[in-house]
Amino acid sequence: MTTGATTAGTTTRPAGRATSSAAELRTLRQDDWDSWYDTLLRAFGGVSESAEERELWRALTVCERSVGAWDGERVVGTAGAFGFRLTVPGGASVPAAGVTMVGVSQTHRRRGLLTAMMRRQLDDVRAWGEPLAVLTASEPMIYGRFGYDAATFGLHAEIDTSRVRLSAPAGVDDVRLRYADPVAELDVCEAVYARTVAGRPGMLARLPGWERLGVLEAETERDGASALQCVVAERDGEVTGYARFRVRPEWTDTGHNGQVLLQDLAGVDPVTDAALWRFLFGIDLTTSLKVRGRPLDEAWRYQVSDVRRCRLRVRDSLHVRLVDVGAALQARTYQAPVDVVLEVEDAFCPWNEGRWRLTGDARGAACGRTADAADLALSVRELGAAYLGGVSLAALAAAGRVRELRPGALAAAAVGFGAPTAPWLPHGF
Ligand SMILES: CC(=O)SCCNC(=O)CCNC(=O)[C@H](O)C(C)(C)COP(=O)(O)OP(=O)(O)OC[C@H]1O[C@@H](n2cnc3c(N)ncnc32)[C@H](O)[C@@H]1OP(=O)(O)O
Repeated sequence: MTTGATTAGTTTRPAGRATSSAAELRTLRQDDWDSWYDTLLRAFGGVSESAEERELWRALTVCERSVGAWDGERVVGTAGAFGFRLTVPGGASVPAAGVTMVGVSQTHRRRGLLTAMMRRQLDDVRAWGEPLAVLTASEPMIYGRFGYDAATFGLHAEIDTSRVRLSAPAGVDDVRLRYADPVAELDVCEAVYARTVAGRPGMLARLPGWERLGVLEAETERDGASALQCVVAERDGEVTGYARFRVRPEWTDTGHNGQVLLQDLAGVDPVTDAALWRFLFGIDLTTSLKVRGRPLDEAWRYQVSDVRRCRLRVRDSLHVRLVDVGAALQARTYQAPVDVVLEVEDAFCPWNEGRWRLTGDARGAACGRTADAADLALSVRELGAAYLGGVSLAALAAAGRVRELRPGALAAAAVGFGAPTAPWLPHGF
């Protein structure tokens, strides 16, 4: 890990840019957390949050994995990295630095502070032995230059539940639903979430405390909607799922027009999922169901009577960066056999550059340096995009981002890297 102070210089900035005196990068100390966090909040517009939420973020911040940039006494830059475990194709849980809380003061923007913090952070992540770094981006164009690319996508929908019908699979009537207090039954819901993590690439094993984020009341975001409501699903006396949502009633001259706003939903089996979706579709006095960031392949999409009236929209979600190409590629499995030499370009983390031979199948993989001729040429960004199986190497080749050097290598690798389940990140961080 990088320790002590380093200097984020501005002397290499292109001509014509604003310059400032150099800022100093230091590992965050607990005593500095408040000013560090205030700088971050201001970079995001300066809207303050509840005291409870602030204290939760304080508790979740891992100071020794966080960095700040100081200009004299003032914090002018922030970046943190949670120590997550990420589910990868095949179901393994791989250490991944969850890059977070990145902000640069408006008084110091575009002088290279973010670049300096990303440099230091990726060196740290490498030293910690974590093969991956992951983030959700406030703006997707920020992080490509540091080797990240979008690997999971979330589905947003606004479903006209007054018109769209949902078919239900056999067994759905065996699921019993009951209202629950979202805070009192937090642990019950979290246990369900934990059971789903290994089943989908892109999911994060949540660290203690994270579950509280899901139920914190952000009054400023309620906008006329109810407090958080929770429904728990049970089968044969066992809790198998939950949905947390709000209802925003609306009355018009012609009657009711309420909205259901889904916050999160998890089920350990398809029948539980179907029961929860059926419930959400049928809440009295509502005519629409708004969902955000759901898996691209979730079953309800194939159970609706009119997909057009669901107004689907796709958005990038988890961006992935391979910090150690060899370790990352051999940590996942491949759904069809692969034996491919990759010529990797990685200007920001040059230790990854060069040729790697990857062999693997559904049982396991090996990846190491080779002097053999390359089959595919690509940058670390394309590897990040394809890593969780949700972005096809063939599609990236069609976009001019992967070059096939041995005929046939692309199709084989594209199939091998794919995954039967769409990768998904259920929540931001
Ligand atoms: C994981 C997360 O936490 S995501 C949250 C990111 N934070 C925010 O969005 C908060 C508001 N924004 C900010 O705090 C800052 O503008 C930041 C952190 C995005 C950028 O910080 P800066 O110190 O200004 O970036 P820096 O000067 O290192 O810029 C590096 C390069 O990225 C480019 N860049 C920086 N921000 C952006 C952006 N928002 N959009 C497009 N390009 C950008 C710069 O132009 C520069 O390009 P160049 O190398 O070709 O000259």
